[in-house]
Amino acid sequence: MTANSQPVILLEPHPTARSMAVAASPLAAGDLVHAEPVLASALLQSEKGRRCDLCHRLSSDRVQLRRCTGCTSYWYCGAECQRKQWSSQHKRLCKRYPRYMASEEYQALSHHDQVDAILLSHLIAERFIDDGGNISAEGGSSMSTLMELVEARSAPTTIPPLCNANVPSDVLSTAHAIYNRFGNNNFVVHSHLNSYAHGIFPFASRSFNHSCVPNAVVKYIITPCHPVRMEVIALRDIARGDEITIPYLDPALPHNTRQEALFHNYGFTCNCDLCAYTGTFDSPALPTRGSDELAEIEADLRRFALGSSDRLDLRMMASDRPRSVKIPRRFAPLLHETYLPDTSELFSKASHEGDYLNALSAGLTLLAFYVVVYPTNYPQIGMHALELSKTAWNAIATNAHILGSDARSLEDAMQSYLAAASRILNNFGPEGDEAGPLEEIRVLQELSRTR
Ligand SMILES: C[S@@+](CC[C@H](N)C(=O)[O-])C[C@H]1O[C@@H](n2cnc3c(N)ncnc32)[C@H](O)[C@@H]1O
Repeated sequence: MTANSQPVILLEPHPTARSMAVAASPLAAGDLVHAEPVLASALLQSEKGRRCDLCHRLSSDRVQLRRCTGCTSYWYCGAECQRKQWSSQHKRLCKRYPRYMASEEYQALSHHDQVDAILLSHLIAERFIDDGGNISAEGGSSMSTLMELVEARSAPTTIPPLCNANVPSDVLSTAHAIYNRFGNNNFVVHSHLNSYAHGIFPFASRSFNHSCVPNAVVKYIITPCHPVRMEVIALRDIARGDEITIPYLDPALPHNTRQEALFHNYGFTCNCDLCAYTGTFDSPALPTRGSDELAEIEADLRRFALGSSDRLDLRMMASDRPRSVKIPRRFAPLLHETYLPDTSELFSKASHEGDYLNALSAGLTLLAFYVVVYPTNYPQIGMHALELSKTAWNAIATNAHILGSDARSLEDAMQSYLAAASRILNNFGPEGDEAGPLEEIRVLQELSRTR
């Protein structure tokens, strides 16, 4: 596999996962490990009419989407995308689509399976059916790589109804073989970490195994009039010969939730360093919200992870900081399944209600939690540091008279959150929709300079 024509990864045998991607030469944090255009994609229903069905661009004042007049269900940012999708697949689906959406069989599917049914229909229309409804078996290396992928552990016995109702039987059996690989190979496409589509990227699926302490992450590049592109980015320096792994799920989920989801969806038991370690934790009870006991553990966590209990010591978060997965056992109560969602909710609610000081307290604890459970440079840490800097900015702007002499230290804290967000999200690099977090960081830096 290559990026800039240099081989970046090699496939080598893996003891249990068939093969693994290893670094062909040393990589630095932020390096591009792999790039690949989507083979087929389908927008989530909630995104239909908000984004171009071909290039996924969002509608805006500058980008007016036009609707396909045939099915009235596909939208395009311009004639070029409409033309491209019409000739590649939509002319084979357009007439049938409204009937298909209204069918009982389609309606009976879960939201997730509905998107996969459309994804499969797109792939079959584009790669296997020609204008006369015959097999064209157009393929190339991404199709043969797709067929080589590991099947899901409990492969479905039937495929969902396809939008192409009367596909020839040999195409139907190929469709079935492909569908059996959806569950453990496809990707949820996101912009600024918000999911908006499902997509097939065969080379990435063939290459990257999972770890809950990954050294790489996936992002998506949206370019007008081109299919979305995946990029895999190194989170930290990676030595030649090291395995390159990505997360298949959120590593901040509790140990048992991760293990069950990985086994159920992907058919393996994760033996990464984090799982091996947190698997030995018993599950102590979470102290009651508002108790001194919980407040003490949280203050301890903030000191441990951030170097202080109210701001960040950036050295603690540097990418060259040796990162052990040894979460001290005294923090085990915080790994309880309700702790993270409840603290996130507390932070969001207080921020939205303008209760900025409580929001800052919950938000800082959340940041400390992320720094402890996620690997260095993990984008979620950067996104949250940005949210925290916005909250601090709002607190300064609205409460300066109450805070009095604290305003200065709040401003220092805000700068430290912003610097952390900037470092981590610049490592991740531009992705997704326009005007994302990197632009927000630039605006906040500008605002705080001119204050
Ligand atoms: C997207 S594929 C990854 C590429 C795969 N190694 C191959 O050779 O095609 C996902 C499958 O790889 C295997 N796999 C991925 N990560 C693994 C891990 N950490 N431990 C064991 N098996 C893993 C599982 O069989 C899973 O269903």
